[in-house]
Amino acid sequence: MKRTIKVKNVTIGEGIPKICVPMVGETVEQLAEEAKALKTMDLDVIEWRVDFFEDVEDVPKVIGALSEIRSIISGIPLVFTFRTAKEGGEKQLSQAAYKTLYIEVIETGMVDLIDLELFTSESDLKMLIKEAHSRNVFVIISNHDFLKTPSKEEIVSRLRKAQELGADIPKIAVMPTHPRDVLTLLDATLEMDENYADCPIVTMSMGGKGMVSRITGEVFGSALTFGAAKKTSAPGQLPVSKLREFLALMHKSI
Ligand SMILES: O=C1C[C@@](O)(C(=O)O)C[C@@H](O)[C@@H]1O
Repeated sequence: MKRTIKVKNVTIGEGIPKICVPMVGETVEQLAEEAKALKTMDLDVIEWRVDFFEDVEDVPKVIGALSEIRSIISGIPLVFTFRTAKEGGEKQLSQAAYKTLYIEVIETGMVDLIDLELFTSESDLKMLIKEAHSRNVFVIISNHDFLKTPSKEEIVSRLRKAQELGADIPKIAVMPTHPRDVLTLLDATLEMDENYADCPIVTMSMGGKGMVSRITGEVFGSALTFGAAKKTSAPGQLPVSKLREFLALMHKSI
């Protein structure tokens, strides 16, 4: 029996895949505006992509912005993500700063999930997972390839590695260069979901060719999908309302 992840009143890993929308504001003002807009949308989870924030290197300012966001979105589950430049994010932090940022944010109790990258120092990853779990914060362990799609075996192996390390949700996003790459990602998703996963997993093939993978999670086993409000945080994301329609259609048809 696979675990589901219950975050506030959202259960990830059962039924229709949940919709997560990233916030990509650069200033507190922009973030507050975004948060207000997101609050009116039909979404399940919000992700703060803090690497877009201009003061990300100033932890007290990050925490100030976080309180502002939290006060606006109130009970909506929030994922905190610093996406490094090497995995398609906006900025790079030193390993020490990355670690401090996450520790301080976990301690605020204002985030429900954190996203950590699989390819960071394994000892830091283990320490941060422990820290998060001790504060009842769920952990997504993710990996991104913005250039290509690795083999099915490699995708499954990265998802399994994330699970072994203690992820509550292993996640991978890859870029197709050929339509067959989208099939590879979907095949790897099904293989992981059927044979290895003991928790929800999240996968996506990015860009236009990969868009189909963002709406077929219920068929192949991906529990969460990223949609866009105004600005996308990765190529291929659909507007939230369209995503909701596609997911509902898919649910009805299976
Ligand atoms: O990891 C992911 C998935 C994503 O890259 C996507 O392709 O939708 C979008 C990111 O904001 C998020 O952190």
